[in-house]
Amino acid sequence: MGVPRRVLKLGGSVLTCKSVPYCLDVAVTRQCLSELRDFSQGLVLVHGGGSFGHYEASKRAPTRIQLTAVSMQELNAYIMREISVLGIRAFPIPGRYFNMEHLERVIELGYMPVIYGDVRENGEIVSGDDLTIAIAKKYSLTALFATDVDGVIVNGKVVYELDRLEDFVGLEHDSYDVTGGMAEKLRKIFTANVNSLVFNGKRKGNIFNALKGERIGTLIKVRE
Ligand SMILES: Nc1ncnc2c1ncn2[C@@H]1O[C@H](COP(=O)(O)OP(=O)(O)OP(=O)(O)O)[C@@H](O)[C@H]1O
Ligand SMILES: C=C(C)CCOP(=O)(O)O
Repeated sequence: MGVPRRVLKLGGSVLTCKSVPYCLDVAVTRQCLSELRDFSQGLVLVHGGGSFGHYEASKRAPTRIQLTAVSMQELNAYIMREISVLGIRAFPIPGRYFNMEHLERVIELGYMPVIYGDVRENGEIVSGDDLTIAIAKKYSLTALFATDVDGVIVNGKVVYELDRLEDFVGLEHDSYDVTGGMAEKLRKIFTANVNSLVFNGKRKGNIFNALKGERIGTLIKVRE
């Protein structure tokens, strides 16, 4: 069975304009995907919901669950098409169907798995953050989180390293978010005890450098 060598979550804050419903940033998405091309073997790509899934999930409509699922399929379809244009062999895995055995089988067959945040039929949201952290934990990897900020900001500055959740203070934001944004991401990272890197995926070269192993943004250091 195939074993993941890297796991990267492309956040919805990178791929979409998070405060505008169904707004994909096509140029940034292409740039990000082109930077991961050289690493696609053994890479597990996860993407978040941004103004697709989070927008639908935050509404009170009776059709909320189905539209949340479909909005994520739509975002994933854009991403899969762009990946295909780059000639990368990849296969989509909706978050609600994710399991480690399937992941390994997809890698074994020579594909880059593209997993995405999702919703179950009972309305439970499946966060891409949880999946990323679970994969990093199982395969002892550093979880790479590409977001729209240069790292974790404490007292107005991006910190080089964060080793205590207590140092984090959430900033105000006006985007749709049903999975708790940065605060929840960090809480989950510390709970799972998984070293993680939070960096700006919108800056050219950052995804390439993070995948190469360079230390950029903020390292969430939970263990040696
Ligand atoms: N102290 C902080 N430091 C850095 N970012 C913060 C802080 N507090 C809040 N944030 C917010 O966290 C956001 C990034 O986290 P978020 O989880 O929303 O991103 P994402 O993973 O890209 O989103 P998605 O869930 O759509 O995939 C930033 O846009 C920023 O506004
Ligand atoms: C909102 C939905 C459906 C997906 C949430 O995934 P995330 O953006 O990774 O937290």
